[in-house]
Amino acid sequence: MARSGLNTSGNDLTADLPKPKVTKDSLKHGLRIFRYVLPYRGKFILGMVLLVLSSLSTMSFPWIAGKLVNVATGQPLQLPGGLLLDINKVALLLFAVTVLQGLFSFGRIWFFTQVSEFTVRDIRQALYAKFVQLPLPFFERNRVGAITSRLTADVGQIQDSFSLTLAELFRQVFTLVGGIGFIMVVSWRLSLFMLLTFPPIVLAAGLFGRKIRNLSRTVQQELAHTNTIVEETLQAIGSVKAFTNERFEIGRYNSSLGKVVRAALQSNLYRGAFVSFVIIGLFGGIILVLWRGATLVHTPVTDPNHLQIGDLTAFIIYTAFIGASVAGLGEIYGKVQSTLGASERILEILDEAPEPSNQEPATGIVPARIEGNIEYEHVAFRYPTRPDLPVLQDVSFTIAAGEKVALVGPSGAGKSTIAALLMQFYELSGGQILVDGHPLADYDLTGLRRHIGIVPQETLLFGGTIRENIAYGKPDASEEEITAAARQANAWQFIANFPEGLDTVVGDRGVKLSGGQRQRVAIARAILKNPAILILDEATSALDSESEKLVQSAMDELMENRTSIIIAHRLSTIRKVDKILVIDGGRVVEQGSHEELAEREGGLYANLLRLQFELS
Ligand SMILES: Nc1ncnc2c1ncn2[C@@H]1O[C@H](COP(=O)(O)OP(=O)(O)OP(=O)(O)O)[C@@H](O)[C@H]1O
Repeated sequence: MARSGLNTSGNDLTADLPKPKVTKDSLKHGLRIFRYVLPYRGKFILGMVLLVLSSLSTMSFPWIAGKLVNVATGQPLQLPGGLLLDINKVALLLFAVTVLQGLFSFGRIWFFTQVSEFTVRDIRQALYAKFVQLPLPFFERNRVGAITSRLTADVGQIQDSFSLTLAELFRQVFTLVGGIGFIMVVSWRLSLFMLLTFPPIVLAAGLFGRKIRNLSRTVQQELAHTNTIVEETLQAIGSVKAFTNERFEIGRYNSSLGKVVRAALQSNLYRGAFVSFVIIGLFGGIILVLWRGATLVHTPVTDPNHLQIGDLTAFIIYTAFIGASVAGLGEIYGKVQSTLGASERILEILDEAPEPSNQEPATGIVPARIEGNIEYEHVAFRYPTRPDLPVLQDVSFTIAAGEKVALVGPSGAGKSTIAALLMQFYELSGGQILVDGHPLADYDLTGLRRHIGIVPQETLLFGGTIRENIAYGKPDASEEEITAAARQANAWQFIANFPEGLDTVVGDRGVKLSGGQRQRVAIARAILKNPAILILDEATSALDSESEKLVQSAMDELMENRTSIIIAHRLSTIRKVDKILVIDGGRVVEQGSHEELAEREGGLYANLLRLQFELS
């Protein structure tokens, strides 16, 4: 059976996580995510204005505080208009600025939060819409865990950026530049002295920061890996139990967790060292500046180098601000880098070419009705994930409208693949397929798929109710239509026996129903869809004979009046079909009715028949 499903194992999850440096190029790429902010630019600009105002009020705080000290030491504060402010007035001014800052910060958070929530919702919507429209090979190349982490981890990273990192980045840069400007005005001599002590700290912090970034990325990747293990295991919990591999899975998870802890501890060791380095460097710097400042305050008032005590106070607070913003910038750089990585990964998916499904206007013929004539002409095919293996070669056959045709042959012969190609899940490598005389490419993809129904080998239902699952074949179906479909599919009996009837919840992927019940729900769904062409992938898993009879008669009912392709695994069920195509090694090796093929001496079908007869 074609593994046309999700790739839940295989290549390492971490392998597809690019680690971009903050370069002009990566910025240009990553910042394209901002197009999702555009619809909310009004709120964004308001947030920015409030951010500037709150940063300005923060920056004016040390200045006014310094003036307060100056007034206390007998230096009155004279405003440009000539107004003299005493201690009480300056303190009031300081309080007013603080209140304003509080209000500005509130507004900034409120607006930025809105922008980030709306933007992130839009990105998630776009990503999900893209996911469901991407062609199947995409899901064979990528693991489900990696795909879902685009929606969760990466989008979360972007959300952090819009709500916090961006504001932080701006605030820190503003504080740094503004702070340096202010201290230059207060005392350029002391400023130069102070700035000389900073570059070594900045340099060392930068180096430290880089190391920490690498380590925290490793932690993230290890964590994603553990999540993938959980997802994979829980998705296949039945197999885990059947193979009694619980301990193995616990061991696998534990060893992965161990790696997370090791990586996290190492990362935090560096983070701790970084913090203590910054503290020592920062306070060391402040002590130096304090010492130098104190000597300047100590000079006589007439000395041109003399510094007022209040100005020294302001200077020291600014210095602390500057130091903190330098330290903060190191961390923010890491966040910007993660954001760029996340945004690049998200954009990469958004840039993937989707299937041309649900196109408006339609991209080809949108048939109102289909007869159901099918022709395969020299079809050749290789799976995109395994391009060196020719799966089908020169496959040619015709199916007339309303005919029932069975595909039989050894496992791996290519039966499911032949059916998948009719659904246009993959592009052909050669030849063409015609429906009612038109090549598939001439049709609008959704327009044609609407007329083809599939009952897959293993039915995975959606987690809702039986009603929702049946109505999946026709979302606007009435209650009567749903009930009628369930009856035709021999499903009504068991549904009516459930206390909640059609509203019975089937559990994740339908686990609360038996295999035979799930299949009958799938058949009811296909009956509702009422397709002109039907593909039936017969279940390989044996049902008990009672259940099999019910499923079989439901299938017979479903096949009435449509072109049907049955991928048969048991020859006993296909005696009544109009034609049997025997597939081997990706080719049609025999075709004819059951009687013709059964009598062909040395033929593959006759052999398979004998084999099955002997087995039974
Ligand atoms: N998604 C896929 N990607 C790559 N190769 C695939 C994929 N699906 C199937 N194949 C390969 O294509 C070949 C044909 O597979 P296919 O599922 O069509 O066989 P089948 O006749 O339906 O087998 P079965 O009776 O076991 O269901 C096999 O060699 C298989 O390994």
